[in-house]
Amino acid sequence: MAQNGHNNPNNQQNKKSKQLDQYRNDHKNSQLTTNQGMKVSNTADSLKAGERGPTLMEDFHFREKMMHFDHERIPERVVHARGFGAHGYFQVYEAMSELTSAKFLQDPSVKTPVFVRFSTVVGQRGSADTVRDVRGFATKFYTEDGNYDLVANNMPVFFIQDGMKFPDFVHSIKPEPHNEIPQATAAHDSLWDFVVNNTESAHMMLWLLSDRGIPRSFRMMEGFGVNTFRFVNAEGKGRFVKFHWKPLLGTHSLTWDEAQKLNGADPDFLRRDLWDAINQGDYPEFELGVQILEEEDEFAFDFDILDPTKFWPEEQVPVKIIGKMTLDQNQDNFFAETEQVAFHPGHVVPGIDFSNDPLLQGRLFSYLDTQLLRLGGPNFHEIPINRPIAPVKNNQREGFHRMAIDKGAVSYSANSLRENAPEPDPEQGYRHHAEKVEGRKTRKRSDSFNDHYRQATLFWNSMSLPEKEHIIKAFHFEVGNVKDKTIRQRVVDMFNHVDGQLAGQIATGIGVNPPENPGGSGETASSPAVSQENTIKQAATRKVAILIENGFNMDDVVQVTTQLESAGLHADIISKNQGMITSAGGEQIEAVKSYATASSIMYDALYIPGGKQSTDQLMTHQDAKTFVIDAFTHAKTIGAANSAVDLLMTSDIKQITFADTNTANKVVTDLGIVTIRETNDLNAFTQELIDNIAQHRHWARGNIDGKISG
Ligand code: HEM
Repeated sequence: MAQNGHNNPNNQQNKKSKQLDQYRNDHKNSQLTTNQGMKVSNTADSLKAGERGPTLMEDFHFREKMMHFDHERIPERVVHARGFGAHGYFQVYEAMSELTSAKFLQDPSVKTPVFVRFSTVVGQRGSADTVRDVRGFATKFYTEDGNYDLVANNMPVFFIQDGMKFPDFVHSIKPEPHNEIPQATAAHDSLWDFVVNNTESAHMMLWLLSDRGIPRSFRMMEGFGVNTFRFVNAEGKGRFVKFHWKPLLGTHSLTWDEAQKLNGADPDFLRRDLWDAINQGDYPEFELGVQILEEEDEFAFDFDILDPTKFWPEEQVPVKIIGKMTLDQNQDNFFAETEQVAFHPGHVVPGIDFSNDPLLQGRLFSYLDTQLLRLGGPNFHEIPINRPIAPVKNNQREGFHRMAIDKGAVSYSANSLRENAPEPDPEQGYRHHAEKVEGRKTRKRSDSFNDHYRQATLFWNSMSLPEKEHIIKAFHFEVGNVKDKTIRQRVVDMFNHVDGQLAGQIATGIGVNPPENPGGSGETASSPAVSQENTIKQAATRKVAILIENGFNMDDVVQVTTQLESAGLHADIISKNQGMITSAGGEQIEAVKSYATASSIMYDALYIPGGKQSTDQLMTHQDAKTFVIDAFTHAKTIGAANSAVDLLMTSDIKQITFADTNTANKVVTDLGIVTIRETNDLNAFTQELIDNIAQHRHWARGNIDGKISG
């Protein structure tokens, strides 16, 4: 196992990794010192006047140690406080010179180092990973031309149209200030009060309440730059651009029930998943895509391309895939890297510029401003994780915690004492796109931003039936938690402008009236690309739980695990008790988890090998039965071989066709339940299992009443 990915050959070439090496310290074979480098003789007892006497003021070691501890915390981010980072690299597929002069997008042989931080938005730093929320997906590219930050989210639109409203929106969704309740959720009065009074949020609320709000893994999320940016080529020609990250594992989600249970069982579920994947060599990969719009097509759509509550449907503006990012190295220190990294949409490089999107314009002020407070002054660009690999040369000086030792008398320009160095470079230096701007000062929003509903309807139209059901259930939870009935009614009335049926179904679950006149926005189009049903389906890196007890059939375990592992999946043996379990043939295998430490919600699929004695025992364990039923209700793939099929047949799973004596040696699959009997050859069975796991879920199960008794 490549611990933290440090040993992989790529990282030995990675310029950012090499730069960080000078700060890395494993403290191996070292002696304890004070911060002044003086060796310490005892760090367990304070200096006292007599063994039972008071601690002395002169105990500098005690005071230094305690002082440092007392000052360990810094403010958490005002939004996106909980996050997790990883290192990697990005490679462009072909030169992009026609579209942009950005140097890191020209040479396919160049590996540009990156650091990515995934995050939730609302919860505090210690909140749970699997809450319903937008996920941040921020990438710092350490390019030869300086740092470029693509500060993205996992949803392509935003709640508001103008940066001016950001403090209002965030105040409404954060815990309510009088009692700091509730944590990390939109399910409360103040957020929905904001929504009904700011109807531009309709579209984003649907994304938030969709499966996108509860991703299965950071490795299985799309990323979107949201705001419209600009590519500019060497000739100065500008084009509008939207940025996309596409995960090679596809875009997949948890179920709401899993997410809720994981909040308690493993609040670190998503960060653990990323950390483990990188340590196991399952390096997450994301392709970078761009949607390009010629400047002359700025007004070609029935929405304003500067409006961040709108996306550009891929069916209208295709996504061109231009490169790939691979995350292959875990951080060494959470605080030094994930906590101190400072992203900013204003960190651009020549060839990438802004648009007049009023949300983006607001962001351009906010990030630097907040980081001055969060990271203690103007020198946080010198913190190792934030340092560019390009040289930094300017006349900025001093401030708290200045690291650079800038020599000489000159700290100004223009100067003659140092021949005007460091000197601006009119050719290579950043040049803002010479967009013609004209207008009267006004606080008015453009009328072209007035439509708040059509794209919300487009999104709703694009959802599959199960996705629609999940959204309605999410409304029932989120709005059902709103105490003020007037607000609940207004939510229904507001979403009646999106879709009358949707509004009616929301009303049914939250104790208010359905709309008198079911409405809608009149939008009939859909965008299949936004439905997760149409994403990449891939089994590699998925986790399979294997349930056994003493007397299991070793061959059923070995054949399947070997084949799963060679297809890139991972399997954990789970039993009533952790430790060695003995097979029918007397061989032993280790159960790495027990029902106390593992449950179905932590796995993508379940497999139960045969062995009569094992099956008989599993049938008597309530925990084993719960494992099976949870996997079934969460629409996961379940496999059973030989006698283990009896376990499924006697469980509460109904109306599924299982392998029986008439189908000896044949694989039988019904709605993701894969079974086989009376066989020693599990090759075809395992392949079928893998193909079913790749489907991620088997929703059709849920649509058939009576599949689960009770
Ligand atoms: C006017 C609108 C917005 C404002 C004022 C704003 C402001 C902020 C602030 C103050 C932070 C904390 C930064 C820090 O402490 O380092 C932050 C973090 C973040 N924002 Fe925004 N934001 C806005 C909209 C957006 C949008 C549209 C996106 C997605 C495209 C986004 C993505 C992120 C991400 C990913 C982070 C976390 C960065 C990290 O991991 O450190 N924000 N935002």
